[in-house]
Amino acid sequence: MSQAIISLNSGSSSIKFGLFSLEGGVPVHAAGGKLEKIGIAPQLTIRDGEGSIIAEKEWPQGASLTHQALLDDLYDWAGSHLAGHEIIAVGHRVVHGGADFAAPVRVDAAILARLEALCPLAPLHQPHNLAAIRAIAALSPDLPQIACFDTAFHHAMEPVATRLALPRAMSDRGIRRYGFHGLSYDYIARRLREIDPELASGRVIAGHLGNGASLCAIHAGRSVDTTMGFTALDGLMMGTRSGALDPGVVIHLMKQEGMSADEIETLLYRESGLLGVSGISSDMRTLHESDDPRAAEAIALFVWRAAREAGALISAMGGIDGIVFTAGIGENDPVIRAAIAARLAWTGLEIDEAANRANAPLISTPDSRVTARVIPTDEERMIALHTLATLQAEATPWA
Ligand SMILES: Nc1ncnc2c1ncn2[C@@H]1O[C@H](COP(=O)(O)OP(=O)(O)O)[C@@H](O)[C@H]1O
Ligand SMILES: CC(=O)OP(=O)(O)O
Ligand SMILES: [Mg+2]
Repeated sequence: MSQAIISLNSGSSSIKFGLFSLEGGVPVHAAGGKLEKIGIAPQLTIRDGEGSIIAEKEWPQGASLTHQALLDDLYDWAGSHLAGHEIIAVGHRVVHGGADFAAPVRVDAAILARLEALCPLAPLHQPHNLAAIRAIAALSPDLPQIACFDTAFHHAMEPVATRLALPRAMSDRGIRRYGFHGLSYDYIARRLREIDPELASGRVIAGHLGNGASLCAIHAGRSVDTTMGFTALDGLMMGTRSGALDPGVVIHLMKQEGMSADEIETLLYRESGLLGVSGISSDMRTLHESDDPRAAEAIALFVWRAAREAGALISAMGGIDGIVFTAGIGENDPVIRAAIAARLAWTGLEIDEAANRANAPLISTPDSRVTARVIPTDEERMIALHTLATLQAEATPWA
């Protein structure tokens, strides 16, 4: 019987999970999988530690499955596959940690209530994150559950990057910029130290381009600035989210078009972005396959916005040494990477077309002034590492 940790990562369009067995105190990936395309045509794939598929399931297009119904399926699978592992903790990605949580924390009823209060700031994520914690607590009340925050990595940002130009009293109430995708950026920064230490100590634009999308300026492993802010609605255009928007639009919709706060929330979080502009799909793969000009327009806007925001972040860091692409689009889409890179050619970035087409780890040419890499993110591993460290710190509080 080996000890193991489970990581759960509920994203906006996916639930990813990992089973990590502890070997010599190190989490080793033993199995994992993902439920993806939630809200479109859900697909479940589970792989063993070697990457071979051990379970698959598909739901029909338009199946109105919720994160919860899909979690139930996951529990069924887990119940029959976890024999041989003693689960010592479950680690969760919790998207919003607000001003208070700058590090992972073991969840109890009081902490759960504080995290609950942040649900309105991450409506596509936080309720799912906390529902999973509650469901597991009901099944195994004594099993430690550790919340790992997407916001924590960005607590390194200087105060100037966290401020909104609103009256002071508002920032005292927590209305400020936080930043998200921090588990992913933390992983990228660590992985970069292993594969390219020189670049890791330099100025890097990391692009987490998935259904949720953001960029982060990382200098010597620390977050300098990032495109998401108070909520995961800010910054880039996303699958269904608008990204940054003139706040005057919101006032107009309320006053001139009589929209309610709930209607505006639905519009900006669920009906905008690639889906809204194309009128076809939130999924980049579907847009590439379409010959409808609206699909091309949505893709062009996605690229335009990403390159423009990258320019702002390069300025925040005073230059750029490298760019790293990650997440669903960043890892798998050569067309989008090439288009963004072409708009950043002024930095001296030059893409190797063949390497890019092959989703190779290094996609810049040898002469490129800026190094470009593709690094598959691993939020589940990051969650396992944080979970283990939190358990160990609890066991030796004087350390
Ligand atoms: N081969 C691919 N080519 C282009 N886009 C892809 C590809 N695979 C996945 N994607 C995009 O990645 C998105 C999912 O990204 P992911 O990071 O898994 O999502 P989440 O934000 O839910 O964690 C999909 O919506 C799709 O647009
Ligand atoms: C914060 C966020 O947008 O996450 P995801 O990419 O999982 O939607
Ligand atoms: Mg994501």
